[in-house]
Amino acid sequence: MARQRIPVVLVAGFLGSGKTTMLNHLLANREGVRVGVVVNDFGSVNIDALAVSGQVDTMVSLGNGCLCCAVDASGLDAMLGRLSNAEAGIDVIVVEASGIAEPRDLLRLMIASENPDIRYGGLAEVVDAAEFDRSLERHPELAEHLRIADLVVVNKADRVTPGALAKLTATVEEFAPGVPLLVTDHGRVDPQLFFDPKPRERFGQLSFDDLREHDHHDHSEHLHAAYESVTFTTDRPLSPRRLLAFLEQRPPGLYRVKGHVDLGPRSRFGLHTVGAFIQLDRSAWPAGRPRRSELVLIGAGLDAEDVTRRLTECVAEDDTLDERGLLRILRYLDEPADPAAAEDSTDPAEQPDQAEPSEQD
Ligand SMILES: Nc1nc2c(ncn2[C@@H]2O[C@H](COP(=O)(O)OP(=O)(O)OP(=O)(O)O)[C@@H](O)[C@H]2O)c(=O)[nH]1
Repeated sequence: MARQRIPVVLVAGFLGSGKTTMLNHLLANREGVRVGVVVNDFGSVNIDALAVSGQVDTMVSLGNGCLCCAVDASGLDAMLGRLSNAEAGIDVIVVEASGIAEPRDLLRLMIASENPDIRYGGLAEVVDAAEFDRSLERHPELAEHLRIADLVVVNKADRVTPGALAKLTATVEEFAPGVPLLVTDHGRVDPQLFFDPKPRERFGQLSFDDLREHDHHDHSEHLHAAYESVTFTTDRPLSPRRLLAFLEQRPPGLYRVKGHVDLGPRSRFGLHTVGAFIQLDRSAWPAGRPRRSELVLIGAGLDAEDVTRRLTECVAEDDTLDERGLLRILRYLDEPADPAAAEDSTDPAEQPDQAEPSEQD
């Protein structure tokens, strides 16, 4: 079976907005997930690398293999290659862009990467609530950064009045309509927005993380900026056309979708999306398990009822295979990292023709 691709999350934002603070928060609350960190810093490598590695060293001593590296953009692909190497055992990679890095360049580099072991995990733009107006005045490109972000984190909420915050969030929403927006302080966003916690072993020795969790558990709830998650399941197949329309005109506030979908007879696919990035992968029906679609949708400012209603409308009328519809959505099919996995598949529906469908379809 092909190895799961490792999500690469990009964290961008202007100087001092709180990227390192958020990264440290994610590292301190990663719940057993092995995080690879790339600090893509042009100016203050040492300061940032030191701040982050203080955290990382602690975790390395826990035996969880967290890595921290400082590179410039040209070294990024090589670094991602090293971190995604199976031996590194990394579950998620977080790239902190320097305060002066152009997030679009990073994004381009990431999407263009030919590394078969990684996938795009989202671009989070951190904004300093107290400096927003000044930043925008000095760097009008901030508007573009917000527009291309998959998630906007308005940080340092403690430094502004509620009125100023409301004005600021309205401005951000104007620049980046539909993009999920989290208001927080000290970068305290829930790590589950970016990566899934590791399932816990029921038996065995308590790990250092377990002990830390007991330590933190009572007060951890309010540490995290709120997000919503919606679960959708159905035993009836989904229409590939309607699902594609849902994904391409995603509900406001939707950041991430994960799960698997039944798109008709012998057509089960894993589905991952982050922002506008959609990825399907071939997936076989688990033996003895009924066909069904199961999706978890995560975002900030999501209208759960509307999301459920729109997904319910994606349910197909019957169980006939909509081949043209399937072809359309399969433009997002990801080739497996391990070509042998594709060869293993004997199901013709799992070997689809990947010709680009014509616009008239
Ligand atoms: N009051 C307040 N201070 C914060 C908050 N978040 C971060 N800071 C402080 O702001 C300063 C800058 O935070 P960093 O996390 O280093 O910011 P950065 O975006 O990584 O900075 P560069 O790497 O220079 O671009 C630090 O002194 C933080 O302690 C917050 O929510 N509220």
